[in-house]
Amino acid sequence: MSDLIVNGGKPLSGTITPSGNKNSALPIVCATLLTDEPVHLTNVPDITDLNKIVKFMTDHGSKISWDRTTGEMHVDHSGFQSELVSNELPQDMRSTVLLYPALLRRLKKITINATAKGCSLGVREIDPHLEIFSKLGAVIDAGEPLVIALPGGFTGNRHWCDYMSVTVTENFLMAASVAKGTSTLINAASEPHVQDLCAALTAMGAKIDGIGTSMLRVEGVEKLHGCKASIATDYHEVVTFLALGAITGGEIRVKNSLPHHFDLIVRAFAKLGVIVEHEGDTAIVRRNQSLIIEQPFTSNLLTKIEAAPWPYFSVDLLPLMIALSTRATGTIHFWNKVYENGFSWMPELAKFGAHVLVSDPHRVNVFGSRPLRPAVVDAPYVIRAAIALYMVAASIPGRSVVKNADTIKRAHPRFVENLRALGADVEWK
Ligand SMILES: CC(=O)N[C@H]1[C@@H](OP(=O)(O)OP(=O)(O)OC[C@H]2O[C@@H](n3ccc(=O)[nH]c3=O)[C@H](O)[C@@H]2O)O[C@H](CO)[C@@H](O)[C@@H]1O
Ligand SMILES: C=C(OP(=O)(O)O)C(=O)O
Repeated sequence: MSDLIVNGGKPLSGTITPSGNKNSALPIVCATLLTDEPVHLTNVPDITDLNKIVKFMTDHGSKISWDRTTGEMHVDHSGFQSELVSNELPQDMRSTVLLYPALLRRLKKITINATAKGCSLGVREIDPHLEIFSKLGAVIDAGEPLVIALPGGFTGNRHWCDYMSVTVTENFLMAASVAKGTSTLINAASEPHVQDLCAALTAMGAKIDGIGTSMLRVEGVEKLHGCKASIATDYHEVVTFLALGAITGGEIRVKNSLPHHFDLIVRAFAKLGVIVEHEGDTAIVRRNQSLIIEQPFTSNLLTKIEAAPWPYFSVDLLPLMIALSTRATGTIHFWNKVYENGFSWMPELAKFGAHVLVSDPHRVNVFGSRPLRPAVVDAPYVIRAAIALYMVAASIPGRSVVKNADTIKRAHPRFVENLRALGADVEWK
């Protein structure tokens, strides 16, 4: 594991072009395994999660050429083997679950030894995935190991999810696209990355209605074909750099910033006193923002940022807002409606001197603007928490260490190089 060594207190300023979104790239690369025809992808981020998926595919006969500098990837699965070398699928990443639909279609049976764990934000259950597969024709043997069989191919069906799950919706889309007949998913997730997968599948010949809504209708086709697709900008990275400008008092401009997805995100920044402007598709945070927590019109209420499945404010962005709030004057309430372990890193934040009251597993209050001091903190296996701890360290003059921060490499290519280009004093050790 590597640590981030931070000499904080320097304003970060400059212009940044964000990379492709991990949560778009992973399902799209997994979806390419649904066809034997070549697929050409652009803006593919050079991240460790994707390296693991690509290694798994090439170990099993796929030909993948990936120029990690330009982000161009050419994929050809025509040589993918009809048996797995072992039952070991890529580990320590949630997206391993996104391989199941294409593997089931190709191999008719998969054996799973370990569940698909990602960031340690909660249990990361796979039951809703099994429900989807079973509705679409799979037979589940829920022993140890878990065996999923698909003797007759996917068959269309209707399913109403317990909750709006991103990867469950993505697995439904992949399986239903090649199922016999029509499938409907109600209470579907609609995150930007789910929409990106829909666009890529459509380019491969899938017939999907209701993209961006909570009800998806998919008319199965016999075969998907090759295509060209681009991975969309990582909106998490856009928010990360804007928040870094705000917390360090610098001026940051982020290109290709997807303003059409940002209304509520801009609103969340405003609650912390940060004005995000747009010039075309460049997002800007000007220098020396007044970090003052907005007061609600209703008396005796706390300003709050609540996170839930899209189009709510994203749970993955919550840690960045929490970091920012430690530097803002006033008190604010954060509510993570999704994960039961999303605030495990609050004691680390306290090591900097931040004052955070954890009310219950889903809710915290931050009493901002407490005097902060440099510290040595331990990052949990949660990408955005590691970044949030870095953000606070970057705002405090002096030397801090964010230990075990390399989970950041799961989602953000050249993170430290980008920070240095903005004037940060930071290195991996
Ligand atoms: C690879 C990928 O795309 N990962 C994202 C995906 O993970 P992932 O698809 O694993 O997340 P889910 O949407 O399934 O939600 C995770 C967990 O939250 C709980 N839950 C979720 C929604 C809800 O309304 N109620 C509820 O209880 C469930 O226990 C579930 O297991 O979506 C998460 C939620 O946006 C993000 O944090 C992850 O970055
Ligand atoms: C929680 C995340 O990822 P994963 O679902 O892959 O663990 C994330 O990207 O913030």
